[in-house]
Amino acid sequence: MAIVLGPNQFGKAEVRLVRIDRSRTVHHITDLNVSTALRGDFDDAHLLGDNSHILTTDAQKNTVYAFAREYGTGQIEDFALRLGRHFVGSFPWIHGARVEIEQFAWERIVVDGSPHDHAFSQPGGERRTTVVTVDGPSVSVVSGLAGLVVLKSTGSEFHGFPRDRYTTLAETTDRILATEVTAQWRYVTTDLDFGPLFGRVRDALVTTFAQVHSLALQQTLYRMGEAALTAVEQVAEIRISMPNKHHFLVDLSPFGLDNPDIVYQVPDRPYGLIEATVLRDDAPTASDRPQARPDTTSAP
Ligand SMILES: O=c1[nH]c(=O)c2[nH]c(=O)[nH]c2[nH]1
Repeated sequence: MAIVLGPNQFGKAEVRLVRIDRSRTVHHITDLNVSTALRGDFDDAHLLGDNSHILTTDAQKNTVYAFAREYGTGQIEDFALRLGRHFVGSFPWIHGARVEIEQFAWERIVVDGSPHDHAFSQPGGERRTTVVTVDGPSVSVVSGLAGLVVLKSTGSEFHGFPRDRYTTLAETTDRILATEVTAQWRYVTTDLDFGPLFGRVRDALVTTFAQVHSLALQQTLYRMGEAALTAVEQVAEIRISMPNKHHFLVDLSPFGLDNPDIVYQVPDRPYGLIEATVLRDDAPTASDRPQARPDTTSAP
């Protein structure tokens, strides 16, 4: 009996790519997850550690980003065909390519009845939540939402931060701002028509995200909370958690391509996590307030 190498393939899985078409005031977003895999004569890499036939997975990833800049993405089928044919034509020992693409849907945020030029939300995934606590005579209703993914393709700056030895982040006056909103708000009473109130808070959060020219996610968060409290007087406080879903401009200069804010790499981690409570300064601090987590570090 001999041990032999069976079918094999290799590629880059889940290349997260966002392409923004800024050629008009109304921006268009394409959000893709691209996976490539090559088949061919790679026996020596597996059997001998000879990499002379390996088109690196890193190069495959770079090709995805470069093609998105050079040719656009268009329909995902066309983008996949272009990539697949390119890989198979690149070296004689590469015989096959499998290109898998998932496209994430985005909808325009509607502000005052009109679709916004550059603010989007992602359908699906969003949940409406509530936590009701009955503690003897005291009852509290904390309502909220989770999984509300929103993105602005412009109208966001971030600069003016101090620089220490470890600060490398470049200042920017135009960046993509994207987050997944989790919000929980506490009502002052229980005798309410919760459906319409939920709609008003949600609308305040989403339209404020779209409309505020952001100087930091912290500022956007505060303005969203402020808008929610302004929209619904029965809300005493709102706690908001917003991960900063970073979009990094891909450096395409090694391939002789510029990238004027078009093609972005979207790593899903790590992410900044911005959290704050926004409240009325006269909000009751009664026992029906959401309980803080017990501090396990302090002595009993
Ligand atoms: O809006 C932001 N707030 C931060 O605190 C921060 N930190 C960072 O690296 N980028 C950003 N963006």
